[in-house]
Amino acid sequence: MLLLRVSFPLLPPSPSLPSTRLPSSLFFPHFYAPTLPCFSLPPGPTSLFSFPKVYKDSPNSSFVVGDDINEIDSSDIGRLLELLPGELRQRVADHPQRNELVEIVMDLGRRPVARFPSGDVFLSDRPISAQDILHATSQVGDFGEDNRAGISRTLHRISAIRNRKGTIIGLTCRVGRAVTGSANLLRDLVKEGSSLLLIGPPGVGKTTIIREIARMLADDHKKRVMIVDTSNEIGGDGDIPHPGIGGARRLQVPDSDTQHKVLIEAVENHMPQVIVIDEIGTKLEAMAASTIAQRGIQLVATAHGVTIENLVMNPSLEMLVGGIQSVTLGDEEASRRGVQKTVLERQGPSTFTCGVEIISKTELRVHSNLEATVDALLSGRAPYYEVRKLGPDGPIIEIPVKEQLLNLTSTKDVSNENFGIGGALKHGFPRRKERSHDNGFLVYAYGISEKNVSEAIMQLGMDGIVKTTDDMSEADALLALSSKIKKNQHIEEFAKSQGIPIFVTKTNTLVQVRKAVRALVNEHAIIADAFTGKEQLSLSEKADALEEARLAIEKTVIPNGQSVLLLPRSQPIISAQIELIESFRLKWETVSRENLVCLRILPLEADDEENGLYGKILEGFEDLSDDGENGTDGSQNGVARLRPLPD
Ligand SMILES: Nc1ncnc2c1ncn2[C@@H]1O[C@H](COP(=O)(O)OP(=O)(O)OP(=O)(O)O)[C@@H](O)[C@H]1O
Repeated sequence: MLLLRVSFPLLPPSPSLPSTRLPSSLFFPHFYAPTLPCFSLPPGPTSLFSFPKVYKDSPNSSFVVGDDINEIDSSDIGRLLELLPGELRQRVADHPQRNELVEIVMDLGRRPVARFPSGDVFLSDRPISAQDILHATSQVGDFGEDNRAGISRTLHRISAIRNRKGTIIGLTCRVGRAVTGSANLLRDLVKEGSSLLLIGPPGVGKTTIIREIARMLADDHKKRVMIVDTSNEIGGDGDIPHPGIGGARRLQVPDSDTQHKVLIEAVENHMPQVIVIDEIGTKLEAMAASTIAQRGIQLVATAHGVTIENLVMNPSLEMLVGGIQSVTLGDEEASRRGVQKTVLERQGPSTFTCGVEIISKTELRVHSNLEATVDALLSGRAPYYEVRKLGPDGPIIEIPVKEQLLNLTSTKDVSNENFGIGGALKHGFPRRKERSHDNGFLVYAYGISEKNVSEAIMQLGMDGIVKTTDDMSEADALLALSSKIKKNQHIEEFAKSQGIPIFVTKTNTLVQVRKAVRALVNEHAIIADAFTGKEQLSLSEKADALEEARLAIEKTVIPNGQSVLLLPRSQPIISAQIELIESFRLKWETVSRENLVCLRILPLEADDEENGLYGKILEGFEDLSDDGENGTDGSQNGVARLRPLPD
């Protein structure tokens, strides 16, 4: 991994929130950011981030920010604990991790549970009674259609479980906190006005970050911010919003089905510069968000999901990343590969500029060019992203270089009429991780005689390299009888979810199976030194790289006389690109930074003495000659970076 530390000008400190007194009966030392470690600011005036404010215990059990005794935590945990029977309240108060409490769960007839980041704890052996639930629900606002309620002027969220008659029989009481500093890892993107889409699993801290972004934009950057607050989670319950949103204004949403209408209303009635919205989940909401983006308004939103790939695969939300369409490649490319190839492409501009995958409260993956990430995923390359972390010595940015260079196994739709398949390969997404091929390239046969598959592999001289497996989850490809797989949707779905390509044949004869195995081998792996067990190289990666170079030459270098910087590639692929460039009698140079190497095609005619073939490039790889600070970013040289696939 390349570890890159970046510095930014230090931004002004966030103004503190207004003071609110805690009930004096609760002697909690309150922290705004209890789970974030306390770091000292990096030295010098150009440090990248400021850090979460950490609230400390004062000697007199009041709660202070730094040295200011008047600033008190606004998580107001006491208001939440008032929902509990007295003895449970005391249990939480006595718990050593009380400041990190995430949720309290009360289910009728069961022991109450407190959830901490470190795990769950039973608060009592006495099961929760109907009376306990009544006591709790009588103190919260009305439950909406989404079964959520709040406590007025706090950020806590109470979610109900009902029986079939509608009576509440269980409660999940989540502590809401305004955590100043929780969005510091995104401060630069917020400041430059990027539209941000945050995704992450439930409870990872999305709402907390988005709330803080709303506050930063309104207070620090003086923007007109409107929050569309579907279940009052960002601004808290009640008509006066929680001070955690700073000067941002918020629109409440009568019921979640009308969220998309309120989004449009926010734009039309309140002249916002920024719109903040938690949980875009439906197609209508995605459409409303995209309309807003087209009007040039900065959007900050969250969506459920773990990776950007999840969004790309979600038919309701794919619109947020530009929409996905399938395109059949031209005859030339198809005949060169001996396949008819359909690829998936982004349909239009993405609603958001940046995508942020929230890994934990202290770690984010930032895709600062969301469109490029989507294009990479669709064309089978690992996307470029930064990992931003709050490390023990301060915030760090890591760029996982190695992963960027790995090309994933097949990622595209392919069909091969030659061996009579009824349309092979239906899926279109790469695996997140490169599989080790130490045990060979593993094929799972479905509905096809394994004996025929083994025989075909042997006849093709691929034994030892391609093997069959009984375990579909470890397979690199699926070889299936078309009639069988059509009847088993689950197999296809599983393969899709795992990024395992499916090749189908119409019949089970050895001839057809052999053709299918050959197509699979051609598409996927395994050339060059496969027999000697050396580096295996994906043919499709090579084809993409050559296509990228050819397009660069034909569309930019020759007609416009401009140089073009190609994407970073591995050594054998760069060698193949060089051969192609030289066949056009053009000059090239290698550009490298750390371990990334790419080629720049120059608009100069090569003479045979210069840029002499392989020896030179191998040398270039040895010493990784750096071409200066700008490295692979050729923008200062007017170098255009091409998208890898043709329009
Ligand atoms: N930086 C932080 N420091 C301390 N606690 C935090 C931080 N971020 C979030 N939390 C706490 O973690 C819990 C979950 O946070 P939050 O509600 O923001 O998550 P979420 O991802 O929006 O969840 P969901 O998807 O279920 O709505 C809350 O109790 C919140 O107070």
